[in-house]
Amino acid sequence: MSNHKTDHAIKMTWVPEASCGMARAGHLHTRHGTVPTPTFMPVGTVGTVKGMTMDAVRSTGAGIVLGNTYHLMLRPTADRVQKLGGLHRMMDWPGPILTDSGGFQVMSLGALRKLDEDGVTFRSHIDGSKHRLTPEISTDIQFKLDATITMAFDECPALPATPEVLRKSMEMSMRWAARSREAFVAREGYGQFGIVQGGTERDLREYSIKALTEIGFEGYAIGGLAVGEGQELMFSTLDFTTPMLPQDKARYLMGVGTPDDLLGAVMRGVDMFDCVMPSRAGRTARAYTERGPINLRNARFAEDTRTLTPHDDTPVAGRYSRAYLHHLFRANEMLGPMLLTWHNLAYYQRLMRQIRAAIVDGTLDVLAVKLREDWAKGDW
Ligand SMILES: Cc1cccc2c(=O)nc(N)[nH]c12
Repeated sequence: MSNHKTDHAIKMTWVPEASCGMARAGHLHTRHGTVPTPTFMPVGTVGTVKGMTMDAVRSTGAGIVLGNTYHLMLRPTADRVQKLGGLHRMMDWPGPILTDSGGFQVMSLGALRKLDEDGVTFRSHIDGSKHRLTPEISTDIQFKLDATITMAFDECPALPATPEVLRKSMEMSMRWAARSREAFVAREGYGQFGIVQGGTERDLREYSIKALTEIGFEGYAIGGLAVGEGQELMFSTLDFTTPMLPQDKARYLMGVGTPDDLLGAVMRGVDMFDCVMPSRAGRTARAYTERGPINLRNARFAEDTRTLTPHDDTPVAGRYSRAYLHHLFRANEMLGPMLLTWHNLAYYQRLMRQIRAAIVDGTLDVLAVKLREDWAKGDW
């Protein structure tokens, strides 16, 4: 069932370029620019990638950034963002922005909430004020934010959950997906993604994909994972889920993940990722390196003059010694989290470029072995 509102607009498209096994390389064409996939999307929850100017984010090679309905509706509110010209102008980011739809954050923030068939009522974690989110309200908020990619309003059940709980939750999310699509205002180069639910159950994931593809979206997210199921169960769920998704649309695995998660998920057919890990790690002295993560607060770095990476593809890459970063974190200087967030996001973007290049020249399996070997070496 496609509805009249979306037929006439030239929709956002994902165009394949190459594949290697289940992995795909392509381009996502949007109103705010074209992004090579696979792509990692830095999280800019309240209109900022914490500790980074958008020039710094751009310097890492990031193409799309994330915003968040839940946080932005509370502060500064969607109406104010709209008055300020939308997220692109407010945060000086002309590139594509994807906004999550808010239901997940209401659940994960554990805010006092009441869930019903129509939507969710909750209290703000900021000031306790009462708010409501429904598929219509969420979709309208994302319109006011001027999101390039709008996410359907869904419920993400906590795992572990019984198949019966997963089925009821998924079926409600599919009804909400239809309402989200009905409320979506199609504009040239903008798009809306449906979110596949169903936990780790093959039959529920199949039902969910059938429901979403009958509604018709510009892309499909895989939700309901990265919620504590562990990498093995996440990968085994992807093994049967991505092959059931449309080949000609982008696939977005929400909330994932570590470098090893990204590699494994790309090899299972995922194109887009978002995760707070690299930026949150940057604020907690955890550095991602070619040889796995390290904690820069550790005394062993106090006089270590080596840099974190041999690359020099951003204004900070390969510039600062571990000893200096160790000092900054020990001194609680704000430059510490800033530099390390910049480093970690650059590491993630470099990794995605490496993976993409290997898909294009058909050597992803070779790269995967090399990456895993190096990550296992631990810090040199
Ligand atoms: C951000 C995120 C992570 C993980 C899972 C989900 C999900 O299922 N649904 C939404 N809307 N967002 C998610």
